[in-house]
Amino acid sequence: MALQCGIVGLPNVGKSTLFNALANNKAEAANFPFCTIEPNVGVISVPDPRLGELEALVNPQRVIPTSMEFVDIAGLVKGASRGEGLGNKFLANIREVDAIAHVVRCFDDENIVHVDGRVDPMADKGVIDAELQLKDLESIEKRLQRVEKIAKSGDADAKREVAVLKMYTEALENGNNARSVEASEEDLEIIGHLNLLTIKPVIYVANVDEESIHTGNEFVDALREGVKDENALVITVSAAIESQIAEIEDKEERDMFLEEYGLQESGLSRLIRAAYEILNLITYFTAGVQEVRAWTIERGWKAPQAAGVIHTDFERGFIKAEVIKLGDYQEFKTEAGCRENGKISIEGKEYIVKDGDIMHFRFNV
Ligand SMILES: Nc1ncnc2c1ncn2[C@@H]1O[C@H](COP(=O)(O)OP(=O)(O)OP(=O)(O)O)[C@@H](O)[C@H]1O
Ligand SMILES: [Mg+2]
Repeated sequence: MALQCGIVGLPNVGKSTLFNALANNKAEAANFPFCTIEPNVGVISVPDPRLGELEALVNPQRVIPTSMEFVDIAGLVKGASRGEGLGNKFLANIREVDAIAHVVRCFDDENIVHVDGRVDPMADKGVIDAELQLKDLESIEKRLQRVEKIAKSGDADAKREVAVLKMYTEALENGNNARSVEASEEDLEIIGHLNLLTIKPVIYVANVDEESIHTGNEFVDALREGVKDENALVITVSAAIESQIAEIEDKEERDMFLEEYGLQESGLSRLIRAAYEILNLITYFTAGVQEVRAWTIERGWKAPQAAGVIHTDFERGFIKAEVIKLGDYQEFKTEAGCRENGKISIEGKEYIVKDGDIMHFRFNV
């Protein structure tokens, strides 16, 4: 299940620079395979230091990280919802992604043209939001026309849906994104069928200049303040610097470069992990001499469903799971050591897999 994160924003704000940096990402060469599906879709490994720790303990033949896809989406202009620019295609591309990385220009540079001739992150974000909101209103309106008819005949479900659709219409008409609506689980299920654009989880990527990587700047502050009610992450990254880092082949050289900028890890790693987080994803591991591997599941999944990510047979024939915590593995060094010390727990079908669990599934088909 390769989840996709779409890179969205106004033209010329640094989307492709960021995407290319992701695509080129050489950080930990082996752990960061990248392959191109289409010119603008990249499969990118999710960096996870725990994989390296497990590798050191198990010494396997290979290590396989889990991955996600990033999509470089064309820049959006005002009027996109009416088909201006690449409007319709752009919006269709966003419809397909699971999450959005919204790049906002937070750097001053006379040489880089801003489509509206000024740097103003909240205004930029507003342009994009407005287009997406108009499209969402259109989707809701279409649905409403159908459901209202059914509701008139007294159908309770339809009435319920009409109420939910109207709640979202009101929010969108007031310039809010659907994700900011305080909705119940039930509301979310109803609205979920429409796959609205502004309900998708978002990370705001504040694209800053070199000087502002650590300190941020007034633009980043304005952005943070402006989105604080949206339940969204803001990440400060310099796409320009990231693309330079990503071009360095040699790991030592790259680490030196990072150090020079006072960075512990590349902004890309933070971005990738943030995308993982907003999608409510967690990782479990399998560890054997052949392979140490990370697997992606959703938070809250039970053991059989988690096993199904490896193979559907694992889910169908699930008997039990043996679970080791990474900390225990580190303390007792081997699986046998964990067993001797009672650190392998046997879990059944109802076990909810936790982030970082090392799993061994028993199944029968
Ligand atoms: N943090 C930054 N500081 C300075 N310049 C930057 C930064 N990030 C990107 N740029 C520059 O901004 C310009 C536009 O970048 P890029 O092509 O990535 O934009 P884009 O959002 O993909 O545009 P489009 O929508 O037209 O595809 C490039 O010249 C790039 O080098
Ligand atoms: Mg581009």
